[in-house]
Amino acid sequence: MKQFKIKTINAIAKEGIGLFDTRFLVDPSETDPEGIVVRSSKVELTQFPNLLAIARAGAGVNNIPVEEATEKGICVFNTPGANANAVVELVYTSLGIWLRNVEKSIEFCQGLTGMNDDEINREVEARKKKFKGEEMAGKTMAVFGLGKIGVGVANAGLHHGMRVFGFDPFPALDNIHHLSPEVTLARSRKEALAQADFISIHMPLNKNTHGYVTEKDFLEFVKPGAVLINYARGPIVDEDAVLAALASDKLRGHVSDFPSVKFLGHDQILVTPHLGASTSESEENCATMAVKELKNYLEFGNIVHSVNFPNIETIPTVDVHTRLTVINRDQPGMIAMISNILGDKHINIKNYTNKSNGTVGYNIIDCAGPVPVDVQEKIAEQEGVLRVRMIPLEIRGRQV
Ligand SMILES: NC(=O)c1ccc[n+]([C@@H]2O[C@H](COP(=O)([O-])OP(=O)(O)OC[C@H]3O[C@@H](n4cnc5c(N)ncnc54)[C@H](O)[C@@H]3O)[C@@H](O)[C@H]2O)c1
Ligand SMILES: O=C(O)CC[C@@H](O)C(=O)O
Repeated sequence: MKQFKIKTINAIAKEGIGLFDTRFLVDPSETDPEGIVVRSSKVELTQFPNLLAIARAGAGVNNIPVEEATEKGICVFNTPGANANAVVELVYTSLGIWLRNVEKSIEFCQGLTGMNDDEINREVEARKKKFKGEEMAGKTMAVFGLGKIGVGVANAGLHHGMRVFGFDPFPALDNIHHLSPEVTLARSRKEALAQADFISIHMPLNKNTHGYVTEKDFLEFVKPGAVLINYARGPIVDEDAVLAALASDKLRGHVSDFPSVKFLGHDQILVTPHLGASTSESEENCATMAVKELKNYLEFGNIVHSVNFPNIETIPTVDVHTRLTVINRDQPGMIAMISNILGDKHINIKNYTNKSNGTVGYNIIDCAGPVPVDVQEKIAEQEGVLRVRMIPLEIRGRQV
């Protein structure tokens, strides 16, 4: 029976790892894995020649070289929405801490140690005015990126009594269906920023969003005295531009999940240690979703929640002997080429499913009989083919 070698990187919740059965050998020190489950650590592909797939237990995939993975025919998955609620809750927790000076007031209370109760009470009543804060209700929030997290932050803003603007140039319909109609969809950054007291960033880090929050086209439009919140990724924010905006009172504060040399110790900046997804619930959700995606791919070649391959899922019927999957560049003639090679060898195709995402085409070909290795090799050497795989259906006890 074929066993798949799985490498785990970072602590992956046991609820997810427990879903791997005896067909999987799971080992954090595996050196030649076919599958990887990872959280935020950087993944290098050069050391793993037999790698078929990477499941990111989380949303952001900036720690994975996705383009290189595509070229190598490695499928990359993430777990959309699995940690969204954890981030939404922390955004409002941290904003509340910032607005109400909670952090400084806790420090003050700790400093009262050693006094008696009368003294403590006198100090508390005399000094609490130093920590006077302000409320969210009645203010305006602008949310940038209306994905799984941004939609949750926008809706929760309404529940906090705020007026909410949302901005996303490429929103997914499924996410927008969950957005309250009371959230105003802004048509430009300027429109979203003009009235916002609080600005929350929820887009992925990629080459288009690196340094997105900078003076030009962003901070120049901010309402003076706004608070900027970044629970997306550090490099989306240009640190020098934010420090200059704080110094000139354009921004009043910055709340960030990404500590840095420039941000630590700054009186107007509150930082948390990349804590957005760190709840038991979120870690369990992410790990179980990631492991299910990886198993479905390794065992059946099915793709659900890939960030670089088209999503496509079929269950082999009982009369299928061998499942062949072919990953190719999206170019004309690939289906005909594959069918002809199989037809020439008199291999009967029971079911052929193909899908493209505009860059990569993915073919699931269920065959009635065995597919000799030389046929697999012949398809693999055709121009435009990135990878060919024979799925060992026998691991389900259905084949010899
Ligand atoms: N702090 C944490 O621990 C933590 C946890 C989870 C996610 N994240 C980060 O948050 C990001 C968003 O997560 P998600 O689950 O909502 O992802 P998502 O894919 O559901 O949503 C991202 C949204 O950003 C939008 N977007 C892309 N470019 C944009 C731009 N230039 N301007 C405005 N919108 C833009 C996309 O259209 C999409 O709707 C992740 O990529 C990850 O980097 C951080
Ligand atoms: O795994 C984590 O701790 C963080 C994950 C988070 O940044 C994400 O992008 O989902």
